[in-house]
Amino acid sequence: MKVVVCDPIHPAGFEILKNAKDIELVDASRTPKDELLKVIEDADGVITRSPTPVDEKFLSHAKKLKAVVRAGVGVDNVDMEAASKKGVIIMNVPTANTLAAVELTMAHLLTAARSFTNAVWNLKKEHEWNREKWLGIELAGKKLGIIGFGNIGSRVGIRAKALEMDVIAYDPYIDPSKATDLGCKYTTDFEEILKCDFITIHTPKTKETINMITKKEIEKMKDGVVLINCARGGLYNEEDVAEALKSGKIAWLGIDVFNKEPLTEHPFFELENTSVTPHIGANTKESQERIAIQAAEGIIEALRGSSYPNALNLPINTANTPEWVIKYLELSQKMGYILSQVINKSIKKVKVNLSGDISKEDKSVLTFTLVGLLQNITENVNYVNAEFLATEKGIVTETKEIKNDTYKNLVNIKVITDDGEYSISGTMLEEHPRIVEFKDFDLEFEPKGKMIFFKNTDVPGVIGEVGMTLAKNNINIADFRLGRNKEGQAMAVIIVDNEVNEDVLNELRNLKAALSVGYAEI
Ligand SMILES: NC(=O)c1ccc[n+]([C@@H]2O[C@H](COP(=O)([O-])OP(=O)(O)OC[C@H]3O[C@@H](n4cnc5c(N)ncnc54)[C@H](O)[C@@H]3O)[C@@H](O)[C@H]2O)c1
Ligand SMILES: O=C(O)[C@H](O)COP(=O)(O)O
Repeated sequence: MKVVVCDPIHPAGFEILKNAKDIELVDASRTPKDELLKVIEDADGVITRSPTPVDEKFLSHAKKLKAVVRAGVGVDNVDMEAASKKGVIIMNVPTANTLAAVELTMAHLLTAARSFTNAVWNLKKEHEWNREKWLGIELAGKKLGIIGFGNIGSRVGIRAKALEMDVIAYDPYIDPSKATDLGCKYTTDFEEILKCDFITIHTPKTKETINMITKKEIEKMKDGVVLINCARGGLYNEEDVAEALKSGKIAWLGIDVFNKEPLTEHPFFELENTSVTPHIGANTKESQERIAIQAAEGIIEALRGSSYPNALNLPINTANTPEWVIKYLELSQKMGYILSQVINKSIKKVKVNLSGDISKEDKSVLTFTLVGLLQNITENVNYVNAEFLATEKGIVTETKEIKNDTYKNLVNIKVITDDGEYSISGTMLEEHPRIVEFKDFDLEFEPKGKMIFFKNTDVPGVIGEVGMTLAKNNINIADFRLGRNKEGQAMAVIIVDNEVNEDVLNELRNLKAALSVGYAEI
């Protein structure tokens, strides 16, 4: 399996990849990006950092690609939807560079308070002894507003508390105790953040967070506010911030990340009241070594199919999913697969009805059902792209919670085609998967082996005729399950030991009482 390393990573990562016997390593970390597209054409896996966009163009060139490890946190340069459509698994390395980014943020905060970079420059390069000019402010006692209180934001909070700052956390997606347990204030009122002396942002770059600070927000801030951004370019509107830096409304900006990178010219670089660094938040020896090791191990595991650490576009994280849920997911896939073989018209709609605790896993059940249903129809369907492929085929999907008094958990799948509706229900009985309903007939069988579904008018002698037909064709019956309905019809599920070809099925279809005959194999 070929792994292309698209950006520089620590040698420890290369070492792991070199030592993996089943991996062919290609070091394209210094290859120009337009040439990289050729190199990745037959890559099974790639390791990337922020300079390599994993976009439509990248994905369309990488025809064999199965997995991407983004050696860092931010995946704003990864087209997640396009990757999922192609069935490419995207993983990141989320916490290995947290401390590095936290410490760079603290460096920008302290720099802002003491105009540190300017004082150093003034003495070393301009040879001026300016003690009065470099009059700073203390962090102690000042309010620090932290937008985004995740791995990095919360650790910035801990360090700012140690510097005796008053910390206010704004993050609508966390439990407030995450902040209050650390002695920080938690707020859902963004205006409170705007009133702080110092503001730092640690959110991902999303539709919601782009331009979170613009002219409008800056106007509400204190005169002489300090802004820090070591997260992503564009979270603060660059033009509006530059204007406010010029007017002095913003006293200082400490920034590591920019709208367009790399860059060597920018209005922020012309201003005295900024500290600017070239996206070095993750750049410590310790962090880069950790990231490279985890990225290398992650891509190897993914390509071997053993696990997908920190996968971002898988519907379930199997490592954290309880065993009983996994069994239901596998059962759902089998039920989908059975239906796909019985149905021979195009599918219009898939309804997944769930009852019991399994209804909390509706999204995963739907995904596994679709994988089963589409396996026969589409090549390369997997858990990542199943929903996209279904949508592409115009299949409408729906999940619903239903009541049932018989089973603790029940999965019912209804598939609507031009031909009508096909229904199948399953449950786990004493930890064994069982189909308990098929095409509205109550019956019970294990979804396994070669299965003939024989629907007939419920008249005497049919079982005998079916048995004779199979015997004549040297087909041995291993199990026979029967269900009947109130309309005078019966459904037999006949599990057989031998191959069943289309001629045998046609013979069964020609029996007088036969209404329909289907066949599935698992
Ligand atoms: N400068 C660098 O080199 C560098 C290094 C590492 C990480 N980063 C960036 O730092 C950022 C944070 O990384 P992290 O590891 O702490 O991620 P994280 O996922 O642990 O934390 C992000 C937090 O932001 C919160 N959030 C999301 N949307 C929000 C919104 N609209 N308002 C407020 N909060 C919101 C989330 O709830 C989460 O708690 C990311 O953008 C990452 O790419 C930059
Ligand atoms: O999101 C991240 O992890 C940081 O921005 C670092 O990214 P990089 O290592 O790709 O520069």
